[in-house]
Amino acid sequence: MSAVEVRDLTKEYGKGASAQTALRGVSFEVAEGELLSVVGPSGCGKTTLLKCVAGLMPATSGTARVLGQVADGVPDGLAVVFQDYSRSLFPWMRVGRNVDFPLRSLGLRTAERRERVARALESVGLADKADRYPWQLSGGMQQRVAIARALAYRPRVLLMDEPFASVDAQTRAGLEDLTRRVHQESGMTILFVTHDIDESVYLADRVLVLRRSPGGVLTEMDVELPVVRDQITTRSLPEFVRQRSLVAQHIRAASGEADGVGGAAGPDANTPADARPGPSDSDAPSPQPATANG
Ligand SMILES: Nc1ncnc2c1ncn2[C@@H]1O[C@H](COP(=O)(O)OP(=O)(O)OP(=O)(O)O)[C@@H](O)[C@H]1O
Repeated sequence: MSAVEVRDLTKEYGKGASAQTALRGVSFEVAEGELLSVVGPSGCGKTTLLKCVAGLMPATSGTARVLGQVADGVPDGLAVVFQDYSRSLFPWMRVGRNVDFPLRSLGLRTAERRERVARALESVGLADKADRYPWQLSGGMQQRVAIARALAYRPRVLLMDEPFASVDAQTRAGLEDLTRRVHQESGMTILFVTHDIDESVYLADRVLVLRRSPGGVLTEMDVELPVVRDQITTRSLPEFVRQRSLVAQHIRAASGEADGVGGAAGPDANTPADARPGPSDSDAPSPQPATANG
């Protein structure tokens, strides 16, 4: 059984003449224990997809299943980390109580809850911050608290929606490595949404590339990188450069088609590091020609 199974999912916002199709006919699976990143340009429906999988919003047609359950409410065994940590943490609760909060619904004994909170905070390097309030911590630390809260819950499936988009580059690199470490240690399934192409490749076992207008699956590719990754050496591997260039080219070509200008990317095109269509900022050497499936 796949941990996540999305079948022919369509999501429309609004009705009648004002209806807008955010996603059309999206199908994919995430295997148990896999880390799948979903990348695509702004407005391609990444957040919409994640909300449908999380059961926070109904699909217009098609299904999303998590651990075999149709996601028509937040499924058991699932946790979500959002981009906006400042809104997901309770400012009036100390860090330890924030992490403990979702555990109350699990019917655990107090000692077990305490142990889970302590271990989760330790695994994100915040063991000494349990008595602080979230607003006394930096943005990166607050996002680590949000991750600790998800970890303490011990979900089988973790959904992450652009969780590092609001932190500085160095903090982001640390949080990416934390995510990979947690994934390896826990064996949980992670669905990670990002608009950052480099991040999508660096983090994942497999990348699902979305297109816009309407949102749909453009292609997917396995990431052929070592399991143990390092921000400097991994990102300079020829295979990393090749795969991120390939993702960028797919997105660029699809954006050109969506904008009615034909396939904008050729084999010699420079490739943006970010999935938002715009001027190229990459120095990636000779990307490979786009192919249908990596
Ligand atoms: N509540 C809503 N009502 C109407 N349209 C919406 C709503 N939420 C999203 N949309 C539209 O659906 C499309 C997909 O939006 P969504 O936020 O899922 O994209 P995204 O890929 O996550 O974008 P970004 O990367 O900018 O966060 C967009 O065209 C957006 O305007």
